[in-house]
Amino acid sequence: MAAITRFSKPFAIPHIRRCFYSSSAAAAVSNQHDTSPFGNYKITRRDPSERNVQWVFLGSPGVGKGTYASRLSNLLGVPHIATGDLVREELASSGTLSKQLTEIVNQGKLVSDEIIISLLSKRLEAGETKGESGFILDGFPRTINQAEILEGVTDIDLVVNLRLPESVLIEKCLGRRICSQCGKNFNVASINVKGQNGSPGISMAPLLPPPSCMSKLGTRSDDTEEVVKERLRIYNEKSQPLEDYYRNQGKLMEFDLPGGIPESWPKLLEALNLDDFDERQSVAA
Ligand SMILES: Nc1ncnc2c1ncn2[C@@H]1O[C@H](COP(=O)(O)OP(=O)(O)O)[C@@H](O)[C@H]1O
Repeated sequence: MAAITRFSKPFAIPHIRRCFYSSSAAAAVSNQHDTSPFGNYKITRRDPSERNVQWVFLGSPGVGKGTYASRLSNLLGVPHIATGDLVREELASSGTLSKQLTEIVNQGKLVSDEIIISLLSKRLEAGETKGESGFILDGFPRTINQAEILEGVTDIDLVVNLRLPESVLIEKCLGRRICSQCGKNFNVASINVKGQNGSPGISMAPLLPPPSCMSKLGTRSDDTEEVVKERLRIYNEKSQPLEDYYRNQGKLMEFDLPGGIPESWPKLLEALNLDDFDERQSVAA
């Protein structure tokens, strides 16, 4: 059954603040760490009442973390930081890391914690210089070790775990298309999975590009069937334990996607207690 139960924990929303999330465990960690493992970059640990939301999106490859994290980031006015995008930017550059990363990513393996934290800290530092506050992280943390490092430097208010059946994930990855000019993601897959053993069926219409993007569409080099299956295997092994890690902290919100964006987006807002943000939804689309 689709998990659309509202997240019961109160959390801080910028501008229209409902109430403040406070975690005594996180506060205890915060007092213990004066130095940051994020290289030379030190995240300033601030009271949730003085900053925007700090959320994490979990979910298997192809589930739509990027789509929904990006929409929420527009809605809430916080940056959407996807470590996969940071890795792909590095791949596209002629930097020294590029060759090493190409091999790892094209095998569906995880990049080392050292490299990923260095890319993330540079991105956070650049954002802080521009006056950014808060974030929605997508693709980080991906291991318990990364989660512990993150917890050592800042507080996470909420973790949204998006879920879809594995057969849908593979179809979605194989259907993904990216416009090389505008950078937007589309999907040519038409998903129709029948309900089984009490779980509902799922239908997702393709998300087709406008005519102006048609001739510029490409695929990610790691979206081949073999590599997608390896990414799913690694996700189940290394990232799934994060669900228990954050569940035990009372921060995990499970969300079974009921379909494509038109069905899922309003239900996600409802689950996050953001459905009265109607007037802001137009800016997120
Ligand atoms: N937190 C991370 N730790 C290690 N490697 C990462 C991390 N985030 C991204 N990567 C690397 O970048 C690739 C692409 O990431 P992403 O776009 O998030 O992929 P996915 O669609 O598999 O979730 C991953 O397969 C991995 O090699």
